[in-house]
Amino acid sequence: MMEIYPIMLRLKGKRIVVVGGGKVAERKVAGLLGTGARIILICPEASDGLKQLALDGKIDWRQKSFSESDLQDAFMIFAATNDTELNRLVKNSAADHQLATIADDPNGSDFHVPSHLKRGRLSIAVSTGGASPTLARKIRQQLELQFDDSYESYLEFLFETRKWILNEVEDAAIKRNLLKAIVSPEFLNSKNRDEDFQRLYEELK
Ligand SMILES: C[C@@]1(CC(=O)O)C2=NC(=C\c3[nH]c(c(CCC(=O)O)c3CC(=O)O)Cc3[nH]c(c(CC(=O)O)c3CCC(=O)O)/C=C3\N/C(=C\2)[C@@H](CCC(=O)O)[C@]3(C)CC(=O)O)/[C@H]1CCC(=O)O
Ligand SMILES: NC(=O)c1ccc[n+]([C@@H]2O[C@H](COP(=O)([O-])OP(=O)(O)OC[C@H]3O[C@@H](n4cnc5c(N)ncnc54)[C@H](O)[C@@H]3O)[C@@H](O)[C@H]2O)c1
Repeated sequence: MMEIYPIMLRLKGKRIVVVGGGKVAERKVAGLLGTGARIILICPEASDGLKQLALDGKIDWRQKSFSESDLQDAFMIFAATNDTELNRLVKNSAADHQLATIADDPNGSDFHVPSHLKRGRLSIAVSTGGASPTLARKIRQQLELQFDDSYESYLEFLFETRKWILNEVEDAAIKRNLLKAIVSPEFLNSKNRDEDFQRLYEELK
């Protein structure tokens, strides 16, 4: 089996075509909404949730059956109809440089959508390579307990503090020690991270 390559994509302004308007398409669209991508939905019938998104102007619904020209200028393509042959046709109509996924054919897809847990800047994606989406979901739920809501503010603290350390601390050893210290459980659990950091900095500098 060829390895799959994991990346995080910035999709702002990219054209994404979703073919099919059922439960699966709705879940994939839900995952794309916050990205700033331009989402184009191709299907004769859409779920209530997708219809509402179209009414709200969040997605562009073309109420029609799929045709090859729908894929023009698409960066990413989701073939998510309930017709296996049609899903395959969608994938085969895509150019080599367009990333296409088929809802009912993991092996024939350019990419899979992982199960995803987000805590502010922290993102954890779980993939089973199509072996068991249910296991991916279960592992995501277990990770949600370990990486609870406190990680959101913790990640902001790390982001700001790391920036400060990189700009302000010249000594390489102190820099390294500080970068290591701020990922300790003491800082995760601290009630006042900035104060604790200032204290640590005074001790180490
Ligand atoms: C992770 C998640 C992300 C998302 O969709 O957002 C996701 N599926 C989720 C749920 C889920 N999907 C299915 C069930 C019913 C139970 C079951 O069948 O197990 C459940 C459970 C549920 O609904 O809880 C059925 C199913 N899924 C695929 C097939 C086709 C096949 O296997 O051939 C069939 C059979 C259809 C049929 O014929 O009946 C295929 C894919 N599903 C993937 C992703 C990709 C591989 C991910 C991986 O393994 O790493 C891949 C390959 C392609 C893709 O879609 O990208 C999301 C959980 C999100 C979360 O809750 O965290
Ligand atoms: N990847 C996943 O996570 C996952 C999960 C469950 C099921 N599936 C598979 O995904 C597929 C879709 O499942 P669903 O539950 O969303 O189905 P669904 O029956 O709810 O929806 C099917 C959609 O396909 C549209 N469609 C049918 N013919 C079309 C055409 N010619 N052009 C454009 N759109 C067309 C219909 O209008 C409808 O909106 C199934 O094949 C199922 O096996 C995948």
